[in-house]
Amino acid sequence: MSVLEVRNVWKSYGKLIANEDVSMDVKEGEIVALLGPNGAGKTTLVKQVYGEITPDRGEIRVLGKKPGDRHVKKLLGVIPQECEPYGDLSVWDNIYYMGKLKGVEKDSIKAKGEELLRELGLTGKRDTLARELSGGLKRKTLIAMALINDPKLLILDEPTTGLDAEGRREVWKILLDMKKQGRSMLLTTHYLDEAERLADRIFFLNKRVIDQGTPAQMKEKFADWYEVIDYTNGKVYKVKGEEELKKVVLGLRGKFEVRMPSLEEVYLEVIKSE
Ligand SMILES: Nc1ncnc2c1ncn2[C@@H]1O[C@H](COP(=O)(O)OP(=O)(O)OP(=O)(O)O)[C@@H](O)[C@H]1O
Repeated sequence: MSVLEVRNVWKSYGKLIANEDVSMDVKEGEIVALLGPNGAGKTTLVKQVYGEITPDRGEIRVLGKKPGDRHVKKLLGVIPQECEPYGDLSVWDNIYYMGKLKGVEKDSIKAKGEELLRELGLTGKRDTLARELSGGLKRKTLIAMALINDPKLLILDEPTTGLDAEGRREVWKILLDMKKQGRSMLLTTHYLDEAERLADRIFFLNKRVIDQGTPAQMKEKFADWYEVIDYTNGKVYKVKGEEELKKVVLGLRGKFEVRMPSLEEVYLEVIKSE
């Protein structure tokens, strides 16, 4: 079952077309990543999904309803781009008031809020003002705020931008744990390793959908070569096709490594072919 369906969506700002006939979907329990260069229309698309702006043409259904629907808003968790928790409120108050805004019962906010503090390692920061938090802890607070209503679909616009390597890994772990609990997610990212690590499916977007599939399918489709590294002499061979690969490998005498192209290399191929 799809929790999100985007059908033939067009969105322009004046004469500038940001989304051109975009169709995509997110299935239950799936993480879908939108990948594309700057200005590709990723944020424009997710804003339409959470109802901040409306499509010029086409249709979006979130959990079977229109994005602006009050019922739907209660079932969504959103972390917009460049968003921060409210600096003059404590971590707990940020979470609490977001729960109130989403119409969650007081007792549920307390129970769920405590659970999220524990899960996200924020218990010790409960009463700290958000403006005093590090970037990573601010992001975790936003995640807790987005999860306070136990959303069916979580929308994350560049969830780890600005975080250090450790912070990114912490956020990845949280998102993968949430996936294990059956949550669906739509995320945008510029980090190809992030998409590869998290996403079940990827949509390459550049105003329109260029292609879509699992990271493995995308690699197979756009990168039909292997890299063989011969550790005995440090040489690197770029080999096309399995038959050729077998020949090269059989000819090697010492330690070697066979590497598939990374998603980054695939991405560059896709963008180049545009
Ligand atoms: N409110 C707006 N008014 C006018 N143009 C806009 C507005 N918002 C976005 N745009 C333009 O629409 C295009 C798509 O922008 P959008 O932010 O959706 O892309 P993006 O893929 O999210 O980019 P980035 O990766 O840089 O965040 C860009 O050319 C941008 O300048």
